[in-house]
Amino acid sequence: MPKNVAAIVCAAGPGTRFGGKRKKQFVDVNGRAVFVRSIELFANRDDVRQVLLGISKEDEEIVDVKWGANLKFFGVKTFFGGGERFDTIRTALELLGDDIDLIAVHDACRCCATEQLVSEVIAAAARSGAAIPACPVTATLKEAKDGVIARTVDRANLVEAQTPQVFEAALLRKAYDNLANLDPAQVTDDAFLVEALGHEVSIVRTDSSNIKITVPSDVPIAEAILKSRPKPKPEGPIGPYIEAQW
Ligand SMILES: Nc1ccn([C@@H]2O[C@H](COP(=O)(O)OP(=O)(O)OP(=O)(O)O)[C@@H](O)[C@H]2O)c(=O)n1
Ligand SMILES: C[C@](O)(CO)[C@H](O)COP(=O)(O)O
Repeated sequence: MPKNVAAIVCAAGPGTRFGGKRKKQFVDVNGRAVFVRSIELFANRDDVRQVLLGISKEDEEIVDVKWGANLKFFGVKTFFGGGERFDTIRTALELLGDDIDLIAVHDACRCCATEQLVSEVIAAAARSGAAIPACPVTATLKEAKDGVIARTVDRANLVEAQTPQVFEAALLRKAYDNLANLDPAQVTDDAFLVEALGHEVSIVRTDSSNIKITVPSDVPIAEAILKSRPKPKPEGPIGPYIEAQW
């Protein structure tokens, strides 16, 4: 039986590493804002019942003025995130309906994720309760100490965690209930909280094209990735409308 999915799109971060006048989630990438591209991954899906967009209070006006009408049209509910990414998600959990089976947490700044990847992670989480996309590490990794190489790390089993990360709703809630018992510095993704419960997290193997825009030089890379993909053919009135109106 198909599951009811909710998506939490996290766009409340300060973007410190990106810097600049406009926060990275609101920057234009090939004609549409980064966070808009992330929302579209979920707002058009039949299995997604709720889309929540976490923003910072200081961005309320820009979001409302530039995108408010379309967010309303697509039924996206905005809320104010917190100081840390996990605070944003914890707040979102309070806003989800009781009919939600699976929760997909996505970085607004991973605007190159594909619909296929979203489907695969949802399907994996429906089977195992918890699934994330991850790509094998390709770099040679060194551990540094006092300015010199301490050792070369064996990368054979290392993967880079990405989003969307999808979890059974009850499991993610339980994982967040345990947050106070963990070192906040270690909580850089939601899978970590689920791992801390001892629950297995499935991996959907992907590649590095699901880039997280973190620094300014990531923008042209994201643009090139998006340009390299075949443009989807509009299947109905909703397709061209989204392209034209956002
Ligand atoms: N309190 C926070 C922190 C982060 N995020 C979101 O989580 C995603 C991944 O976080 P990251 O890339 O680390 O974004 P920032 O925290 O904004 O970046 P930085 O660490 O450079 O300040 C981003 O889409 C960001 O907006 C969020 O919703 N709430
Ligand atoms: C979940 C995540 O995308 C893992 O790659 C996370 O948002 C990473 O954030 P970071 O602050 O850049 O580690």
